Amino acid sequence: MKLFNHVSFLHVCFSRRIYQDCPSPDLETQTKNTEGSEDCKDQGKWKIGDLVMTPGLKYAQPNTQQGRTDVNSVTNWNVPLVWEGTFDPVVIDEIYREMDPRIAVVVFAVGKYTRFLKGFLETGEKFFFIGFRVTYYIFTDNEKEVPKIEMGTGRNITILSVPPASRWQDVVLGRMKWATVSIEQRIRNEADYLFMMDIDSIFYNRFGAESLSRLSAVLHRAYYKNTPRDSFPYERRPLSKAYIPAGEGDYYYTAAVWGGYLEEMYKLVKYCYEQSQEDAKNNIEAVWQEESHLNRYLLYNKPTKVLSPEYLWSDYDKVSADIKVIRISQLVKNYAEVRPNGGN
Ligand SMILES: CC(=O)N[C@H]1[C@@H](OP(=O)(O)OP(=O)(O)OC[C@H]2O[C@@H](n3ccc(=O)[nH]c3=O)[C@H](O)[C@@H]2O)O[C@H](CO)[C@H](O)[C@@H]1O
Ligand SMILES: [Mn+2]
Repeated sequence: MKLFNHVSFLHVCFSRRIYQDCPSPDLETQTKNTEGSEDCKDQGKWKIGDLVMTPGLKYAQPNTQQGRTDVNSVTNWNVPLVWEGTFDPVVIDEIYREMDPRIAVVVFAVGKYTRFLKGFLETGEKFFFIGFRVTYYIFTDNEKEVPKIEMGTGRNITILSVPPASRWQDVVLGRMKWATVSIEQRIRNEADYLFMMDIDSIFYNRFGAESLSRLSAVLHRAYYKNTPRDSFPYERRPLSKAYIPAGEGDYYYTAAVWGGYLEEMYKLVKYCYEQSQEDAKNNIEAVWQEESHLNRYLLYNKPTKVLSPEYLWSDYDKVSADIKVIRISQLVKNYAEVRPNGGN
């Protein structure tokens, strides 16, 4: 399960078509014939992991004494826990704009969920990675229902066709299968970072480069504050591949927003797909479908950024004092009406 251990010691960089793990410049001079080093030299102007800033940028001086004190902004494996006030948008945008990454957003709108596309896309165009290259990959069983939205420069929509479903559980799990296949066939050649998102949401505020890392996951708003780990809604049946025993767990992450480097996301969606296939063979479905598999993965393969519930709040809930900004929020919906087989 320690899939990523090696990566932390290496720079990950691009070739024209695929990502490759490449030695850092230091390692490279020590180990001349390391596979991939030639591609790394050829790969163009930037490497993932570079944090290069243009000289002369004007921004507030960072302060080592002042900052958020009402929340913890670092995990116990020492990666950022991102809240409003823990980053300067001017600096972070400039650093990532320098790389000009291609950002893919994978969303599903199957059955009646096409009604959510307009709000998601229109508000995404106001708040999601403004000034960056973004492509929304919309997976739907009804192309005709995809609204025409005016897109900014460098921003696109790609529509991909998937079959209708009679169970909502099949749609949410199917996302892992279709995302795996589409990354392999197409998205891999078109994106550097990828986000998986629920469509039943609206952006209200900036959601930008501060969310980028190798693997970034969002704390589920319902369990982030006082919930003991044994009360997290993890899969608790040992028969399921998503099983997490009592006494273990860091956080409970939502499956409605997660993102990272394309190839890391590929590993993770494929993992969720394969684990759910194993479960199906054993006639079991994880309690929260792909969210359960995601949570198991992230417990044993720690994310490199944890995003606060600002990165997915809910119109159902009143806003806590520690949530200074709602960046995106889940809409109130009538589950029984909108899902093919009802339920909530
Ligand atoms: C906030 C949160 O934690 N969300 C999770 C929770 O979502 P929700 O209860 O918000 O699930 P949901 O109904 O939004 O379904 C997830 C997504 O699947 C798509 N969809 C679903 C049904 C359908 O008929 N057509 C369709 O297109 C659509 O993109 C939707 O946004 O539980 C789900 C199932 O375990 C997923 O883990 C969600 O990520
Ligand atoms: Mn949802």
